[in-house]
Amino acid sequence: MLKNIQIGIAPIGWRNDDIPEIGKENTYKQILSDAALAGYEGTEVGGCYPTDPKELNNEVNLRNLRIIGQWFSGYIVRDGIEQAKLDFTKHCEFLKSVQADVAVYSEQSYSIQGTDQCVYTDKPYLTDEEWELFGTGLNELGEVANSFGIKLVYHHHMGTVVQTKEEVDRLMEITNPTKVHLLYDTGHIFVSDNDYLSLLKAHIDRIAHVHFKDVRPDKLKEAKAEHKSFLGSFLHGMFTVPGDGCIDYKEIYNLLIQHDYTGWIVVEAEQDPAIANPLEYAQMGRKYIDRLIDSVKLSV
Ligand SMILES: O=C1C[C@@H](O)[C@H](O)[C@@H](O)C1=O
Ligand SMILES: [Co+2]
Repeated sequence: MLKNIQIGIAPIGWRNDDIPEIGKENTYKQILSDAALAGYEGTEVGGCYPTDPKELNNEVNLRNLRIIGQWFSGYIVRDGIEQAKLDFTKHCEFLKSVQADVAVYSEQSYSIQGTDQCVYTDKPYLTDEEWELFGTGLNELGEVANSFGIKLVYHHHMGTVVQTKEEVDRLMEITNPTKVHLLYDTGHIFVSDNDYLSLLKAHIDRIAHVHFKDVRPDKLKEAKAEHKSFLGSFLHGMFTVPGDGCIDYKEIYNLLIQHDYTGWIVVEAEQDPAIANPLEYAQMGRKYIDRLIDSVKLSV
């Protein structure tokens, strides 16, 4: 069943939308060329990519790549469902024009992922009433995505109202499986819960997109001890590409294969590109995944 999985890479190792000034020397064309050189089949859209579908499609096609999807910061709770629907529809229109598969949704109401607050102690929470509005709104946005032939995949994320397995459990409970799918990000759930398998096992049937983000445990420990923000934590080196940290991807990959997971696995590791050479880490991540695929092939 390996044919149903494609391997992509996120632009975040080169340019980070959360801190646009780092890596600004890396053009989107360089990112696309590096991704192709490192052997990836696709990439997610970064903030530095062109908004003109014609230009982006041309540059992607020149390198025989595909556009996988793009992050969307949603504000159902802050702005209400109607405004969120208008904004998300525009997002899906663009994704459709570049033949993307997924719209990566993150509820950013009250989020501290971009602030200087300690991401380990100051996360925000929704009230019961807000959860109800949020679930209803997300189902409606899922219908919008479906109307474009795209899947809404929810990204649980440090410093947001959906961060922990418990919060993902609640979100999956109140949303329609045909409209709202789950993005499984190994790094975020490990940093949040110190556990990356429980979420995978509990919601594997809802997972339609995967981010392989590994964690350096020593750097995580230091970031927690120093009460760092999310941005401060990844600039401290908390995240890295799969195979370079402490997460066991063999067990994760086997579970995905056993459940006939169909979709993308995206290598994603926000780091300071001045410290972690993006191409070098992209190649490291790809080589690790190739070894992982070969080891699973041998064992089946
Ligand atoms: O998928 C992601 C997109 C980024 O914008 C986000 O900050 C990062 O942590 C992530 O996992
Ligand atoms: Co991610």
